Amino acid sequence: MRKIPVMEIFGPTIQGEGMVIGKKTMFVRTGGCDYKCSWCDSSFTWDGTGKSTLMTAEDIILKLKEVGGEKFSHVTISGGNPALHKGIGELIYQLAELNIETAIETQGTIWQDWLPMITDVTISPKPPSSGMDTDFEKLDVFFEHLTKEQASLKVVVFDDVDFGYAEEVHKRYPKIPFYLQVGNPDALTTNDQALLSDLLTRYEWLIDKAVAAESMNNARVLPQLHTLVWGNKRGV
Ligand SMILES: C[S@@+](CC[C@H](N)C(=O)[O-])C[C@H]1O[C@@H](n2cnc3c(N)ncnc32)[C@H](O)[C@@H]1O
Ligand SMILES: Nc1nc2[nH]cc(C(=O)O)c2c(=O)[nH]1
Ligand code: SF4
Ligand SMILES: [Mg+2]
Repeated sequence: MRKIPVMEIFGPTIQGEGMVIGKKTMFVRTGGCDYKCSWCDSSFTWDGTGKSTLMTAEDIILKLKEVGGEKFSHVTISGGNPALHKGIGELIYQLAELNIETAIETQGTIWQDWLPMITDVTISPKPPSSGMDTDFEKLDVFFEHLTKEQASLKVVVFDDVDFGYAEEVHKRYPKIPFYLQVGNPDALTTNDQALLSDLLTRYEWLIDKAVAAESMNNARVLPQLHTLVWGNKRGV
């Protein structure tokens, strides 16, 4: 049985982002990432400041039940990049056997053959402000194998250059549901009021940009709901 490095298991809470925003879900956060985005709000998963535990699919399901009791029927796997870990296929399979739906958050750099088994697949290629480069040929593979019902694209936007990148991504995959997400410029601050006010200003800016752009006629514009409610608190 392949083990998965797990940083945290929490919930139930609500999905704060993207295609199933507001949905009640548990989270499993894996360790390790093949990217290092400048503004990553989960950098403890890859920068050495966090500690992971190696767990089997069975261990993870036991822990989910210990933490969430009977109060969930949906599990979101995030990271880091969960697609680094082959063992997640077994976890998805066992959750499906229990009638528990699954979702995943990944940046679209590593394909795994278990991804089509997941109900909600959020692919979040990174804009220039992250400091990362997109390999579009690798990203194409995701949309060759996933249906437009199960997949979505979510691009974080901090500035005009990021917005231009988001337009490019949306144009390349016009049939895939497309989400613009407000960037959080300070994932460490504990000043919730100042953060909230800044995020709402950024949300209004992003709405204005999308509303003014013909290229975004079919896009959805969202904040990170959990950040508006809880700031940078971990485990929510
Ligand atoms: C922490 S990542 C983990 C999953 C995967 N590595 C990815 O980036 O898609 C989860 C989501 O949070 C977003 N995210 C990370 N840091 C952010 C920030 N500072 N502001 C807004 N969204 C952020 C990512 O773009 C991604 O959509
Ligand atoms: N509530 C909540 N929603 C989220 N959506 C994506 C998250 C993530 O860190 O991947 C996240 C998270 O950490 N918490
Ligand atoms: S790809 Fe995701 S987890 Fe990895 S550094 Fe970027 S935002 Fe963080
Ligand atoms: Mg997060």
